[in-house]
Amino acid sequence: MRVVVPFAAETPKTRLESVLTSAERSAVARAMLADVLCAVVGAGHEPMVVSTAPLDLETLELPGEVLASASVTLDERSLTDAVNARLPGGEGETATDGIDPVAVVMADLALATPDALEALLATSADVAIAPGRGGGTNALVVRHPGFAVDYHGTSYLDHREIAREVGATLETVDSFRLATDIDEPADLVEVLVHGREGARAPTCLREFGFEIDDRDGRVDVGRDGDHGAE
Ligand SMILES: Nc1nc2c(ncn2[C@@H]2O[C@H](COP(=O)(O)OP(=O)(O)OP(=O)(O)O)[C@@H](O)[C@H]2O)c(=O)[nH]1
Ligand SMILES: C[C@H](OP(=O)(O)O)C(=O)O
Repeated sequence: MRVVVPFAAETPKTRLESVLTSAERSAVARAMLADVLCAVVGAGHEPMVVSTAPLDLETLELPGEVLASASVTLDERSLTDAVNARLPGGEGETATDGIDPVAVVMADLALATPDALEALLATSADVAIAPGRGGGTNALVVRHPGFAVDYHGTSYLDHREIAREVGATLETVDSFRLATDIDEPADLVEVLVHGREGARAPTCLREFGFEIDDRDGRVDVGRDGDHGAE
């Protein structure tokens, strides 16, 4: 299945600016992208990164089989427009020979695993969505030419409504790993607690001095020294 991975390459993860410098946010975003690409390839698919700026995958230091399977295409349009262009009903796509499903997996799903992705990709509904906590759309599969995305805000609810309007069947995939996108400082706890052994994002955060802090009985992340805020 074609798996599109949108990536905001220029100034990623601005909502983490209170705890990470610009260069660090970039490094964490690239580490999460690497983890997502490994999970997609581990699930048996070839990811296509749709990046807002040129991106050399060689610099991500991916395992050989991941580097060999992944590709990058540059698209400076908005997230919604760049994704819609690649869905079954998008520009240049024809439905005459049947529909090739397209999956869209966000690059900030640091906990994604091959198993979690396979559960999404193995669905058969016209549209299958793995919502994010808070109402976003972290990953989806589209098998209907009439369906188009409209990201931001409570896009999960918007996408349910769009599916209904175009007569597409819809399945919601209940997945902790796919529901956890890393947007805000509190989300970093999830990376440190649930990140896979050897994954890049938890390693990157630990290198930046982040660690789990449960001293007062509540779990948070703390950072050694006084880094981060710009
Ligand atoms: N191709 C493309 N990808 C985007 C764009 N905006 C966001 N993304 C990607 O879409 C996914 C979800 O976006 P966000 O959670 O808003 O990520 P972000 O823009 O890096 O983070 P914030 O600056 O905090 O909003 C991530 O994989 C981003 O890299 C865009 O305009 N074009
Ligand atoms: C792109 C957006 O992501 P969020 O801002 O919710 O992380 C969405 O899922 O609609």
